[in-house]
Amino acid sequence: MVEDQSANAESKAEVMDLTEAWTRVLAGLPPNQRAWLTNSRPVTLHESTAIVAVPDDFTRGQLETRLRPDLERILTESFGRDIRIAVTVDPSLDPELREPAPTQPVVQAPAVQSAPIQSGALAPGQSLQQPAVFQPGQSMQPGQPMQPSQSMQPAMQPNQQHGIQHAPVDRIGQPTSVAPPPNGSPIQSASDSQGEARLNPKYTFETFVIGSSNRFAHAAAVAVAEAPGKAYNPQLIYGDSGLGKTHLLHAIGHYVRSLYTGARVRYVSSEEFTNDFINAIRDDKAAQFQRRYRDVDVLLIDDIQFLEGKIQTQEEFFHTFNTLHNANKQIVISSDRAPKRLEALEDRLRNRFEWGLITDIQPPDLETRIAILRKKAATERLTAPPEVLEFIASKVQTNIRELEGALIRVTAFASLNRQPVDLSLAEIVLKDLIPEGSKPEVTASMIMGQTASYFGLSIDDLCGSSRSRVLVTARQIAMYLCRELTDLSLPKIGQQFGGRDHTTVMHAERKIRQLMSERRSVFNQVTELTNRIKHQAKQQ
Ligand SMILES: Nc1ncnc2c1ncn2[C@@H]1O[C@H](COP(=O)(O)OP(=O)(O)OP(=O)(O)O)[C@@H](O)[C@H]1O
Repeated sequence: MVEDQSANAESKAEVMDLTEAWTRVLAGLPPNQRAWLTNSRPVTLHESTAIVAVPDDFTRGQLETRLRPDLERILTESFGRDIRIAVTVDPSLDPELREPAPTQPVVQAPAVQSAPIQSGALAPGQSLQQPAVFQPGQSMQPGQPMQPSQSMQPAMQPNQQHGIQHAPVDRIGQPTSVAPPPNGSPIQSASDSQGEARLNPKYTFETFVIGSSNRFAHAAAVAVAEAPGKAYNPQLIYGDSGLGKTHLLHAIGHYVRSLYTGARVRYVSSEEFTNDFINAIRDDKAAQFQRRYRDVDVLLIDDIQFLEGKIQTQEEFFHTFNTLHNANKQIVISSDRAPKRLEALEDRLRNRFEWGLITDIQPPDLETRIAILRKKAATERLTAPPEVLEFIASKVQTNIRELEGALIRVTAFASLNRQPVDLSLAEIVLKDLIPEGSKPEVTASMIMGQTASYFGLSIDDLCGSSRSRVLVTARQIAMYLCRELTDLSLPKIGQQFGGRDHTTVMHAERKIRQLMSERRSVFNQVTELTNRIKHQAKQQ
């Protein structure tokens, strides 16, 4: 007991020492390096390892790649012995995350700026190697465009050197790249609490695996994030479903926000943009709507193909585009097709998309798929031997969302059966998931019909508002399957289920993934339903 107390006292003293030493570290760094550590916190000193928490993956990357030698040198001097650093991510250190989350993500009021930020407030003359600060009164210098070489050779390309990147592991052996969102809360709550940007904390450049299929799109995205409004404007990324377009859009948003403090970034799917526009007209709030989308430094607009055929929304988007472009604000667009093939989009819009840089993403090759699975396994703390990852990667070839889904199913099955994850187990699980032969098309109505009849419910029940436990689970399973087996976007799936918000679908997807590894009944229900739905699809 006495020993415990003294050990305790000793460790408290070490933490105090570490805190003091950290203050010295900060004081000893040049201001541009110190800026990276403003929101960092020393956690504890364990033997010769100082654990330091930082708010996000990006800062962790900076600390590990650029600052580590200086930090370890100063800490070693302070303690008079060799000190190494291990970095952990604690999103609550992000000051933005401490802001109250808006309650209505889709039709929300525009952010109230505490101090008015002048248009084009990118701090002039700031080096891209250090975080810039958006300051009131500063203005962008349209007359000083970024040199192409500057933008294409950014100072920091988070995972450029490695080609294919593997999940970073800290010095005490823990994967550190993605911090899980707060317990039980949907991903959206984390995104929402990042203010207007609404970015998924998991979709960063650090978690994006680069391969030949996406290298160009990735490099352009990094360049755009480093010089918003200057490098390529707009940037358009296109490719089939589940290949990482949304991931790249969010990654641009995160990176801009980490480089330019106070940058106003807004991510929106074009379905939400449309809904928002319709609501604004209905509620006579056009001015608010316009402010929301025009008073930003970076607008990330996903799945632009959804605007096809929507004349009024296209018109509104056209003006939004022009306003932003004229003010040298960055626009990044994703689409499931090349702009030329967006036939039901007005010519003037298509034409504008061609002003900037168009990059495509192709299905990843085998090595990239394996690397993606490896990273996914590390970030989600799933254990699977290399031969299993290779097997899954060889079976699921075209959609990364399905690839991840297959890994989750295999590991969930193993954990439920208290069996190790091995090849024979993976073969059993994937045999049902991926039947041989051509891929039959699964629709949302098939999924909803099969789910309803499996649980003895009606489609109206699935779309209704009852929150009885069985109904909630059935509804969430149906949403999960829509996500996994169809190409429908989150808002589209929400619409199918009685006009629910896309965040509800995100939550359902996460919830079912989790329940599948915890409850055998849920795993069996999902597996059985998948079989029935695929069987039905084959008959059509
Ligand atoms: N290169 C990559 N590295 C790591 N994860 C990836 C990569 N590409 C895609 N993913 C993951 O695959 C999943 C699907 O990606 P994403 O949602 O970005 O696809 P998408 O192209 O936007 O699809 P959709 O058009 O259906 O919306 C996400 O979980 C994403 O993190």
